[in-house]
Amino acid sequence: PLPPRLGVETPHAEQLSELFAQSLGTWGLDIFLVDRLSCQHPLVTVVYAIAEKRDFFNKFRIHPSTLVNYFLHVEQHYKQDNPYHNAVHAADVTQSTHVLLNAQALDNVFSDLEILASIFACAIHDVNHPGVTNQFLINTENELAIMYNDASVLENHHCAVAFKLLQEPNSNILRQLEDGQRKQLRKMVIDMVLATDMSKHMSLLADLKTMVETKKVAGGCLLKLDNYSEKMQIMQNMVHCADLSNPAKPMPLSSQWVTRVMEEFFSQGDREKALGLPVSPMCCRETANVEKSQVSFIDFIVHPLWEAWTELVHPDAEHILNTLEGNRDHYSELSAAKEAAAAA
Ligand SMILES: COc1ccc(-c2ccn(C[C@@H](O)CN3CCOCC3)n2)cc1OC1CCCC1
Ligand SMILES: [Zn+2]
Repeated sequence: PLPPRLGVETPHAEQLSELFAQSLGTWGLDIFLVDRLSCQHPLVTVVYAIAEKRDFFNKFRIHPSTLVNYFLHVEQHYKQDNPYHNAVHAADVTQSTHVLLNAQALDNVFSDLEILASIFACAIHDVNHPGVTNQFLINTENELAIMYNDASVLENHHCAVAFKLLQEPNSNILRQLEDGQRKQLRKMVIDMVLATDMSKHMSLLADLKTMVETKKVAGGCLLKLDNYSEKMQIMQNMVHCADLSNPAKPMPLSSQWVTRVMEEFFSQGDREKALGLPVSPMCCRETANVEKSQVSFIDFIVHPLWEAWTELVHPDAEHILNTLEGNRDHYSELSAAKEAAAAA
């Protein structure tokens, strides 16, 4: 039997279908509205809609009920009481990547399997996130840090949980793939999720910049991507961009993400204080300067990354970079106004 047309039953099915028809492929889809209309199934409904749009069911002979069953499990393994690292964030990163994949500059660059791997990687990239950073897990000698020897602890955990859930009954969406395809997809997903570790950011960005330079020299086309490592570099940066896309979204969305991430950072700071540990940067609710931190985050991390991505897929991401620059100025003005008020 087929599942409901959105993957899950909801009293707002009509409205949610309409929203997806209008905006599933749009930068700035209100993922918080999707969360409400789907009755807190943002990940299942977004993945299901993308799977339909990209014809995954036929291309990979996935039964719709198997896809729903698996991603319901994945969604349930995102901690709902995390203010930030929850299923809404996973749905947001997945839908953002769906949009980035539609860039004209990326036409005919990725195979169907690479596209499935990218969407899958986004959907699972933070599954079972505990709401604290790698450093916190390492500092508290958490069992996850012991398990993964302090190396990309969270990222390894997300991958392991996602692939373990695939083995549950009626959940193996990769069952009908040829063995070689399944092995290839598993490798690609692991490579992408491990690349979302912020400790890899600088090297990932350096490689992207090099690729953009050589692409410029080679007359501006991406089609000469023949080897796995260049393809994977683009896919890793694409997912990393989507993971760091909050400041590049329309302000009504961006500001909600700021509130959520600060809430998660502050509760980590509370726990560090209670444990007598040094409070991590930006995690002290008494002293953090939220707007200033966003300006620094954008200037040192997010803008350099999106500037490189925008060059790579020129001119398809110009509007995203413009939104990011507008938001940066907004936070900078807020920060200056706050300082002026404090000085008065
Ligand atoms: C809306 O604001 C933010 C939005 C996102 C982030 C942010 C930081 C790291 N990441 C990415 C990780 O979550 C990578 N994860 C880890 C766990 O494993 C998977 C991959 N994201 C930080 C944000 O603001 C911070 C607070 C003030 C300035 C900085
Ligand atoms: Zn994330």
